[in-house]
Order: sequence, then structure tokens, then C-alpha cells
Amino acid sequence: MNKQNIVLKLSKITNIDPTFLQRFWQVGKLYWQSEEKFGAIGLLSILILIVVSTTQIDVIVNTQKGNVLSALTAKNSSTFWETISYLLGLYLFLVLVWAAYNYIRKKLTLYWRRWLTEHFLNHYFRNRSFYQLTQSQRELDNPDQRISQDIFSFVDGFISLFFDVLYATLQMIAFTAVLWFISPNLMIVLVVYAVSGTLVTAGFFGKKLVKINFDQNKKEANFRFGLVRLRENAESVAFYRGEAQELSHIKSLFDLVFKNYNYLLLWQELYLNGFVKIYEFIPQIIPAVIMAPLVLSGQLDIGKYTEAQGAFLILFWDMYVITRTFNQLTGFAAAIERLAELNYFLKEPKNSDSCEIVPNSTIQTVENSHLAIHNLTLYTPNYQRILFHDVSLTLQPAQGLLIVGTSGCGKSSLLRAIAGLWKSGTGTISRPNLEEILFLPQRPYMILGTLREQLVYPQVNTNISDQELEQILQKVNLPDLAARFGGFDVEKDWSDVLSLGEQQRVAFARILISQPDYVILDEATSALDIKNEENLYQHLYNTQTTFISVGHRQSLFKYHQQVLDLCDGEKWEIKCIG
Ligand SMILES: Nc1ncnc2c1ncn2[C@@H]1O[C@H](COP(=O)(O)OP(=O)(O)OP(=O)(O)O)[C@@H](O)[C@H]1O
Repeated sequence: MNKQNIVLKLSKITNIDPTFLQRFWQVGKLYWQSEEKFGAIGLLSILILIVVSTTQIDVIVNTQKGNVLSALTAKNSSTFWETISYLLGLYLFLVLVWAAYNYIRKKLTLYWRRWLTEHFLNHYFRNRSFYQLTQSQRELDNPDQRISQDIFSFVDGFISLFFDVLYATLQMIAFTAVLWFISPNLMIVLVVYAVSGTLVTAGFFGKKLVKINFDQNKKEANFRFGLVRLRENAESVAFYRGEAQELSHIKSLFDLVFKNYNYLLLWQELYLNGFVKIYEFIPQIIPAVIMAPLVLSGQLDIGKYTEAQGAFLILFWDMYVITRTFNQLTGFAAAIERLAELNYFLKEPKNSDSCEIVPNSTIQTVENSHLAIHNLTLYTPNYQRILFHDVSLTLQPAQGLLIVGTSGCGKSSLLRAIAGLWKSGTGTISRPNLEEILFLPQRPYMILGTLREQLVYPQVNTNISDQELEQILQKVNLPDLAARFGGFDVEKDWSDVLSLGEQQRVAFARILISQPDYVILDEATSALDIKNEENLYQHLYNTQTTFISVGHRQSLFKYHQQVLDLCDGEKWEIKCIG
């Protein structure tokens, strides 16, 4: 039977949406088919062994408890003390084994979480999916929360559920014989009671609670993101004096958390837990009611009665495992939904949104030694708007191209297309390998780290000396930057402590450090005064670098050999200078 059929059969038995089981399988199988599978299977086997052996010991403990009562009734002191010592030894052994079990179980959870987190992170960064995700029309909220929180909920939830169900099943096998042997009637009552309880829980509370938990995760993540966003934009908000607006927005996000949680409390704590408490109480009296006549008439020994009552309660506890762990289960199911969505997005070919609308219509990218554009027509990512038609140009090595045009005409979008971030449109872009091109956006990206790491970014290992770094800082007119902050190895929140113009100069220093063959500057000097801007362009002009700039200032023209004017609407023209 293939996996698809197994999933379908399971879904029929459990009355669960088959696509839900498929989603569970898609995420669940990843780790168990990975290179870590042998270690994981080893740990899993040890855990299963512990569970199997402790179930056997539980049966012995239950029988010995009955023996203690029988010895007391028969006033047999030596049997009583022998059984008590035996019981103590068994309990001590159980405690030690359970300590080891819990430790290994948490370790397995940790290893699985580490592997799955790395797996999702690798896919999140592959083909710049983290960027594509922000461009997608399909709603996929808070991928960060899915990676940081939902993976843990999934792994922890699965391991807990697996062992709860395994332990319950083994105990059922072991104790069914005990109870059946003493009282078949009690056994039949128990099965009917446990099955009906499980069906009510799964059928009535199931879908409702999964949905509420799913929404809760989403709303909590939105609230957290609102606070993070405020922190990231603290200065702008403070300048605007936008506290009232921000406060009300963040409060409204929390209000959604509050309302949904209230709803969750109602269903989880009041309805479900209320049901579970009543449901748990009744079995305490069922054995007494059914077996009392036998004990009173002398047909059943009090020790056997205790043994049967113990077996009944254990079996009841096992049979209603689904009901009792239902709260956990719904959180686990919500995590599966959220991870499966992310997994699907990260696996599917990019720009699929676009392809659904205009099939086979994407910009072709060809690797070449020089940069050229042939009949490029560019749309916004979901083909909603055309930005420009049929643009063609060639850029000779060591030359400069300046792109100008009115705001919103598509200047930055052309750079996005060259970088391969946007593909909606037609035509061909020939360009060198992206490794040879350095992009400088208008808002410089300052990494969290030391000044040295900041300057050599996006490279990580360079053997550049402090002296060379000092020289480069001189060139970009930041001669005292390292001294001001205590050297190159001091960590700061650089986007906070440097002015925008200083950040643009640090970003420009990256060009002089990494010396790429191609540089693309998207208004990368817009925050600088003309003198500083000219100084930077003069350095760039003196190198053999080929560069494309987007800018508005007339003073930039003299550093470029060609100007592409995207004009407005769908017209464009190219001019040669000098
Ligand atoms: N992710 C996106 N999805 C849809 N449309 C977008 C997206 N990003 C930008 N646009 C739209 O594409 C158009 C071109 O944007 P672009 O950033 O290229 O303009 P620009 O010419 O660089 O403008 P400016 O000079 O103001 O920076 C704008 O109308 C913008 O609203």
C-alpha cells in the first residue's frame, strides 16, 4: 500500500481531513528521512524500550498493590512486609527509568527542532525566498514566528503525542487481560464509555479548537511584530510624534489577541475542560457500583477488587488519551497547518503568482561578461501594472550608466530585474554572475556587528588590515569613525548611531573594500551633500568598475557615459554624454 493510500485510510478511520494528514506527513517525514535519521531512530528505540518495560512493571505494581490488601485482610504480616519491600524496589527502579526517559525524550525533541529549524532556514534563504515571500500575493503571515515558535510546537507536540498514545496502547494491552479476567462487565462498560467520550471530544471540540489555536498563533505574532516594528522605526515615530497613532495600532493588535484568547478560554477551559472533568469523575464510582455486589456477597476478594479498580482506572486513563490531551493536540495541529503552508511556499517554484496570470512570460536572464538589456518590458510582480516597454541598451566595461525619470516610473524596479528579484515581463537581461555585482540600496543596510564586519559586508572573511580600513574611511570622508567608537571591533547598533549620510558613506566604503567589477547604486548617495557625493563618485570613476546609478542630481551626469531616461508612462530614451 503506498503512502497516499495509508493517509487516506487513516483519515477515514479517524474522521480527520485527509489533506491535514498529508500536510502532517510532508513536515513530519523531513527529519526521519534526513542524514540524522539513524541517531534519531536509535534514541526513539531506547525510548520505546523504556516505555514497553515500564508498562510491564506497572502491571506487576498493580498486582502487588492488590496483594498488600489481601495480606492485610488475611492478617499475614510476613507476606505484607515482603510485598511492601518488593513494591518499594519497583518504585525506585521506575523513578530512575522515568528520569532517563524524560532526559532522552527532551534531547530527541531538541535534535529534531535543530534539524528542522536549519532545514527551514536553508530554504528560507535559498533563492532569496525571504524576499519573494514579501512580494507574494498569497497570504503567509509571520514566517519568523513559524520558524522560531511553530517548529518547536510541532516537534514537542508530536513527541508528546506519540509517547502518550504508545504508552496508553501498551498499558491497554497489558491491563485488558487483568480486568477482563476479574470482571468482563466492567471491561465492556469501560470500552463504551471511553469510545463515546473520544468521539464527542474529537467531533464536537476538534475543528473549532484547531481554528482558534491557529488564529491565536497568528494574532500573537502580529502583536509581537507590531512592537518590533515600532522599535525599528523608533526615531521616525518620535519625530512625527506618532505615539498616539502607534499606541492605538498596537493596542488594537493586542485587542485581537485578547478577544481570540477569550474565545479560546471559553472553548478550551470552560466547555472542553468542564466536559473532561465530569467525564473523568464518573469512572471513579463505576467499578464500585458494578463490583460491590460481588464483594458484599463474598464472591470477590477485596484484594482482587482493588486490582480490578486499579486496572479500570488505568485503562480508562489510557483509552481517553485523545480527550485528555486534546488541548495540546489542537495547538499541535495548528502548528502543522502553519508549517505545512511555509513548507509549501518554500518548495514551490518562485514567481508562481505571476505565472498563474501570464503563463510562460518571464524575463530571461543570461550570464555574460558584460551587461546588456534586450527588449525588456517590465511589470510589477503580479502583472498589475506595466512599468516600461521594450527597453534595450548595452553597457561597455568600465563605463557608467545613469537612470533618471519621474518618481515611481520604475527606476529601482529595473535594478530589481537586473538583480533577478523581479521577473514579471518579457525580454532578456545579460549580466555577469551576481557574485561580481555589488548592489547599494537607497537606505543602507547596517548589519548587527562590529565596524569591521560592517565595512567588509557582504563578505565575511577578509584579511584586510586596520591600516587599509583607515585609508578607505579617509577616502569616503569618515577619517575619525573608528576612533570615535573605540576601534574596528566594537559592536554597535550602527543604524542608530550613524547619520543616514554616514551610513551611505560606510556603504560606499564597501565598494572600495570588495572592489567588485560591477556596482549598482540606487540613489545610494541621496543623503549626502554635493561635495561628499562628488568625492565618492570621483573614487568610483577612477577605478575600472562598471556602474549603474539611479539619481536625480545634474552633478551626477559627468560621471556616467550614458543616461537612460525612463520618462513617464511607457516612453523611454537613451542619451550618450560627452
Ligand atoms: N512589491 C511591489 N508590488 C507592486 N508594485 C510595486 C512594488 N514595489 C513597487 N511597486 C510599484 O512600482 C512602481 C515603480 O517603483 P520603483 O520603486 O521602481 O519607482 P522609482 O522610479 O524607483 O521611484 P522613486 O524615484 O520614487 O524611488 C511604483 O509605482 C511602485 O508603487
